[in-house]
Amino acid sequence: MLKLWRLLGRPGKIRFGLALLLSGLAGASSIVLLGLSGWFLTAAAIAGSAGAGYVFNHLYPSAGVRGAAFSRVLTRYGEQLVGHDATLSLSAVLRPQLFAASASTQRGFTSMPAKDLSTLIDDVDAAEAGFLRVYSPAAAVIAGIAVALGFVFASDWISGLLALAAFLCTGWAFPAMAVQRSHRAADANARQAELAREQTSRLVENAIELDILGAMGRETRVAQAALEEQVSGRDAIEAPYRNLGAFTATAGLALALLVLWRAAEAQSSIAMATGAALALMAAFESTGAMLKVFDARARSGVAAERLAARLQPAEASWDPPLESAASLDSLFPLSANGLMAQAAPNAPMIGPLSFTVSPGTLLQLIGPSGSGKTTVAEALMRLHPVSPGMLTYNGVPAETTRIASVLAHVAISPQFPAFLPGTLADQMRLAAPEATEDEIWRTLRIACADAFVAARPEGLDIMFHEGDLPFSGGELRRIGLARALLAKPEILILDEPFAGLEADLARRLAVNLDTWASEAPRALIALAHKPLDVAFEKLSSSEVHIQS
Ligand SMILES: Nc1ncnc2c1ncn2[C@@H]1O[C@H](COP(=O)(O)OP(=O)(O)OP(=O)(O)O)[C@@H](O)[C@H]1O
Repeated sequence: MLKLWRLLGRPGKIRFGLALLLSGLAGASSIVLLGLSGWFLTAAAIAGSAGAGYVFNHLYPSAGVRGAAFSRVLTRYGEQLVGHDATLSLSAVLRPQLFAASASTQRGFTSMPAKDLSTLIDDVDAAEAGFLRVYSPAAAVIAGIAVALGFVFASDWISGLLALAAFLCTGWAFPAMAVQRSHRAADANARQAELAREQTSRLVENAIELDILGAMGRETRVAQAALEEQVSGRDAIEAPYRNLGAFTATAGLALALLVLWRAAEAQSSIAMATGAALALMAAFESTGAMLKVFDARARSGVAAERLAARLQPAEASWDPPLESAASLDSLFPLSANGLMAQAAPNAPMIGPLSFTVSPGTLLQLIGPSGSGKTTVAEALMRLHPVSPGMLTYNGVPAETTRIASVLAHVAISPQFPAFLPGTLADQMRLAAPEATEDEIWRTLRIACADAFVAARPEGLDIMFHEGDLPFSGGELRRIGLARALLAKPEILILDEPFAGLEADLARRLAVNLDTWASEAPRALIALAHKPLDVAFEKLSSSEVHIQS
């Protein structure tokens, strides 16, 4: 957790420190309030029954009780405010950094597997809640125990030593042991939870196809069984904790009675003993929270470690340091000299390929499915490591340039573009945040996407919701193309640009792209399984065939 808190810098760490202090004060104030009230009421009653009530000074103790009550309320609210604020600051810093680290270390366009993504989401939740579930309650319990011990030692030191030993057992050793005992069950449960989550999310993602295949009922039962197994597994994790609560309450009561009995035996201050007894019972009750603390600590600790590891290489291993990276004004001419690349360490090596991409050209990367077209395109964008000398941009070796500086000059129109929740204008402005509506309509026209967008009454304000996209697959591809054009790249990569389009539409799109690419220093790279059968008259076209 501390590694993550470091991300916040000094002001954030101070806020967490203040929240911890306030938590401790809130815990201490609760116990002071009970102990002092117990002492005050008993002392006042004794003084009254002895006929000395009029000489008993009520002022200071009653002010102390009121002060403790105020302090308890104020520190509790203060801790909530400061603690939640610090936790939110951690979220605000952690999430973009994790996003950036994942994005920059990912090879190619592969998205994170659903399993990894849900583990990441759970880790973020567990680590962010670490303060509120672990450190804050632990500080309150420890401060409360310290105050209760103060009362008991003030009454009787033997009871104090016994109470200290009992606190060590009920507040630390027993909960820690119980959590450790359930560790194996928790590990097994985490694996079951992962499996159940993966099965459920795949079920939801593929619900329609599974329904059509008639497999929905069967797969739902499998997912349900996995979820039920996981829930019953949680019972096994919690079993070692169950009797601890009763044991802790009994220990608190027994020690409170011991303190009172010893005070009566020794004929010492019964008022102080009453205060100590009340403080003890309250502090023992509060140690019940330590089970949750140890449990959450184990989970948020592991989650924080995993997140810290994810943040470690914030950059792809093949990205040179910012200070020594070569600057890149233009990608032209892009030269592949025996270029070889692979989609993943265990993927087949593609290449060697040699070609040049200059302004005013169309390069067709042609090959059957799985031959490596996407891998080569990704390598040209620096999304895969390539050996020195295999790729240069304007004479600058690729390995000396930053990935981001290459991506600033290139865009891709993928087969399945990604959309975030928001309007169509929002989707388009992902590529160019400052784009005006006129500019957006212009690129929609080039991509032959203007007519079907204009046919909708909402126009550019039409909403894209997750899992509920308002256009057909082919229309969404052309929106993706329009968005790529809006980025005004030097090189536009088109993944199977004319697949599934009727001949007339394909011809119009080709004319538009031909014009767009030739009106500035631009080039197109098309990935296709066979040579394009539409004409590009202004661009000079070449083909590179990739063997499978
Ligand atoms: N993440 C991965 N792990 C292992 N192998 C991979 C991975 N991604 C791709 N491959 C393999 O790398 C090779 C090239 O894949 P690539 O996606 O570049 O082919 P492609 O020509 O673009 O295919 P398609 O036309 O079907 O999209 C294939 O053999 C593929 O199975």
